[in-house]
Amino acid sequence: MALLSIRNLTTVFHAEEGEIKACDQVSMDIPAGKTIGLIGETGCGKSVLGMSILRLLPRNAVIRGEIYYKDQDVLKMNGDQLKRLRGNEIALLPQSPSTSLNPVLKIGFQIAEGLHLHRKTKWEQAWEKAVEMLDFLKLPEPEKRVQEYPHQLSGGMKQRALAAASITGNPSLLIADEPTKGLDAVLRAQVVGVLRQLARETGAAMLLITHDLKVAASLCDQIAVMYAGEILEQGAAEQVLKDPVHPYTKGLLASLPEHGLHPIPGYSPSLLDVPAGCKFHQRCSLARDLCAEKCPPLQVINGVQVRCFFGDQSGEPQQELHNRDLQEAAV
Ligand SMILES: Nc1ncnc2c1ncn2[C@@H]1O[C@H](COP(=O)(O)OP(=O)(O)OP(=O)(O)O)[C@@H](O)[C@H]1O
Ligand code: NI
Repeated sequence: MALLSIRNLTTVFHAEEGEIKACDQVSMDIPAGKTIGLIGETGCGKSVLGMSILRLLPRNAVIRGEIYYKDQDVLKMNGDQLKRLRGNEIALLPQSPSTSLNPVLKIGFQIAEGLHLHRKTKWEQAWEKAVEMLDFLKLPEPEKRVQEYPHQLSGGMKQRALAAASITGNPSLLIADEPTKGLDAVLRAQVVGVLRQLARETGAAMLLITHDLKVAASLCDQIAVMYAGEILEQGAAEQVLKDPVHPYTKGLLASLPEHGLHPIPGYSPSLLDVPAGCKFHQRCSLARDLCAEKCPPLQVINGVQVRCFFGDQSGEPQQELHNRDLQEAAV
């Protein structure tokens, strides 16, 4: 059994404009210690999926389906269980150090606080642990840094401090939502280094939400590609990023500068009014009548799970994947 198993997760926002289906029947497994990259265009539901796992969504959101963490359904947890889950089991790595670190509190305090609150560690020991964690994350002069305030640290140092603060509870799963967004190349490389170290040396699994396919390629064991709330393709990172099956994944890769910057024609559909059939059919060069009528089931093609009738290009619609096969093939 995977560390985290998501089954048929659907997250709907009840908004003034109508019902926004941000996640639609998402199933995904995150094995212990593995890094899964979640990629897809802006607004496709990546962050909502991440926040659904932690149940950190506004009141107008309704989550259906199952999210098993170590065999316990997160969607059935009570307040205390959720608190424990967020404090000790699943950590959210915040995006931006400038907004996530408190400018008026010492770095050491901000790291020690989590230990003191969640683990009931005495302050003195929590401070020592903070120094250890900064040292572990290769921050130079950790004893000095814990006494400093965020503005005294460089961007890369702040990233490390933030990473240290998020793993104080010794989590088994990290959720990192666009940790490299808006960073210059140098800082991006540093953050990638910190993430790699977190994953390798803490042994924690990671759900890495990113637009940056290069970052995904360098860190992830597996990749899930999301489009209009659905996972369209998921499997081994090598396979999905080098030899994808789904026309959407192919389009995403072709739109990269190194592949000639060929954008996918058209736009993602509004989540208020998604098209019938395959959600990608209006933008897909392989689409036929069937694609506008029926939603393709998940099936295994070339060892990856794909939601496409014609992804193998043989011209014959594929057989539906049985539930048992899905579990065996599950990423
Ligand atoms: N509180 C909310 N109320 C209503 N709709 C919401 C709410 N939060 C998110 N949404 C909608 O859910 C959809 C998915 O948003 P989400 O933030 O998950 O996208 P994303 O894939 O993370 O995009 P990006 O790459 O830009 O971060 C969007 O259409 C968004 O407008
Ligand atoms: Ni997002």
